[in-house]
Amino acid sequence: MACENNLVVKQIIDLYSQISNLESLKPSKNVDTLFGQLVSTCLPTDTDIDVTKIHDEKVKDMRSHLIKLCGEAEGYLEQHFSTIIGSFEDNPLNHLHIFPYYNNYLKLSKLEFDLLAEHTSHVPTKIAFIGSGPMPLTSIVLAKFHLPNTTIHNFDIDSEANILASNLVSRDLDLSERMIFHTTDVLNAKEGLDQYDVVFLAALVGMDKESKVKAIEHLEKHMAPGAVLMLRSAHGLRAFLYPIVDSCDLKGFEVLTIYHPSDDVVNSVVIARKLGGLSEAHSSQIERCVVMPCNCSKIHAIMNSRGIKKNMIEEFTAIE
Ligand SMILES: C[S@@+](CC[C@H](N)C(=O)[O-])C[C@H]1O[C@@H](n2cnc3c(N)ncnc32)[C@H](O)[C@@H]1O
Repeated sequence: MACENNLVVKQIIDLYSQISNLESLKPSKNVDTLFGQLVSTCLPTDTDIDVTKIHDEKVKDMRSHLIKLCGEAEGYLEQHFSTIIGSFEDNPLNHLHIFPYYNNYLKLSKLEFDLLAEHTSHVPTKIAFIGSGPMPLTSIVLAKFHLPNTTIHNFDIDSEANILASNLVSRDLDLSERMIFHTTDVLNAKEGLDQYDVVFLAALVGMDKESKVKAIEHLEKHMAPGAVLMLRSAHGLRAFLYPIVDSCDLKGFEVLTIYHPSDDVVNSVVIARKLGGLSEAHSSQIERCVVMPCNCSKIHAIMNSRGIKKNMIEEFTAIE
């Protein structure tokens, strides 16, 4: 059955028409309810929906506009809660649980940390997070719970976001030292990108394929050989909420793993390593094939046997 006739897709289209007619995307009972319904409609992973196979132009246009609306609403939501949490007299980091998606970030950051640990042999000393936002929860959770000695440089195009974000960590003795903020478009961040062991690219940086690939190409140009790039993608119905990052978009990188969660962690995680590094990339090439251009690489999905049922993990091997 064509994807556009799918009942769930019809529900998404209906939610889209309500959301796109909203006066404002700022948090309110109505906005929260609609986006809550949208997320829960897109969460199921037991569907064979592949948005890349949708031919109906109207549905394709709807999807790209919906991704932008979701990104705008996410920005307002972060701004709203960062202002509230940042207003506490004591350490705002004691109140992060007030943010409605805090638990999702705890899980997503743990997943990203585990994948990072699987593919690197040393603890990163410096990480860049591109698109950190007013609520830089990924950086905060990684710094607080997983990487106690790592400095995290947060880049955001929006100075307001950085003002709110730095206020959140300002009263924390530890993170006020280890969280640095830079206001810039990722495409203007040039010098210094080669000093990071790991670079994260937020899902909302590059909301369509063209701008996502542009950001990746820029990072490939300026990152150190052998450095790791962590990206967020989407799979199945969740690709109505966020852009997809394909292995083909990562020229100049060795794609190590693409991980599709099946719980309420919405984003898929893509981990790749910039080619040319001498140490790890070399050893990793011994263990695994370097991804050839995607029309030559055979992607096989294997059920993740690490006790987490149904998650999908894609390993990459070139066709022998
Ligand atoms: C809302 S945050 C989401 C990240 C989330 N806070 C986290 O911790 O994972 C995404 C941010 O990306 C920023 N952004 C979008 N495009 C960008 C670009 N080209 N360069 C730098 N930042 C960008 C937006 O200003 C926004 O604040």
